[in-house]
Amino acid sequence: MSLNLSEITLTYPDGEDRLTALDRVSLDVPRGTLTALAGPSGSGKSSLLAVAATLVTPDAGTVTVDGVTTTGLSRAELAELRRHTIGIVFQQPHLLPSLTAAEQLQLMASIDGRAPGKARARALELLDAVGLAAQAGRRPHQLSGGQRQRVGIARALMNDPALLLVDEPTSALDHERGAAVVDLLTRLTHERATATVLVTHDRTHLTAADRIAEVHDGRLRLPTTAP
Ligand SMILES: Nc1ncnc2c1ncn2[C@@H]1O[C@H](COP(=O)(O)OP(=O)(O)OP(=O)(O)O)[C@@H](O)[C@H]1O
Repeated sequence: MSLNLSEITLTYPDGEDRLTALDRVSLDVPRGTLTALAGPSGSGKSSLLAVAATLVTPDAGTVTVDGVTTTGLSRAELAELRRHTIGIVFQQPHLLPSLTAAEQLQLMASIDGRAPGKARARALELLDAVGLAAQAGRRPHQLSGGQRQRVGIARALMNDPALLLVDEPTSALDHERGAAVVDLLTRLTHERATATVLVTHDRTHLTAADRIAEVHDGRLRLPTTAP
């Protein structure tokens, strides 16, 4: 099991009161499977992803990532865990305008102190895996929205993460391109044995997901099978 959330409760300050964003949520995501979290705006999807990413500490419950229970870890230990174990794909890929697609990925490795030659080879291998072998030398303005999102996905895989967290990757794409990105994420999840959690408000993209869980008012509904 690569991600285990057990009885997670998360509240935010709300005036004098507190707003319950997550209410005793439990979720297991084994390696090699993609779980989609669907649900309306404000239901708690992003909060759940932030807790799984160890970016937000819940009020109660335990988070276990790749066998490591995060409760009690220092900020430095959590940062280390994130760097080596977790890949994150954001809604917008936030690419650096002056770097080529390959360099966006290599930057991740150089921040981590890895050898440049190996980093380049890995960057090219991952760009090939996301269908961008021919675009490795292009800068962001020379790529389409879908291609930029693919660079963001390849970049999240640079550290060979056990856990891949994906936030609304299709929000800026049309239906066909959005569905292609979800298909790609599902294939990469199976091939690279990541435990993948994908947040989306649009269920129509999810035909390839291994499992769909519904978030409503901070509660997780039992997973249903993909349509
Ligand atoms: N930092 C915060 N402070 C206070 N309340 C917050 C904060 N972040 C989120 N909330 C509230 O927590 C609830 C869950 O928000 P969350 O962002 O997790 O929902 P979501 O399902 O991801 O929504 P969306 O699809 O619109 O991104 C909402 O009621 C939201 O207003």
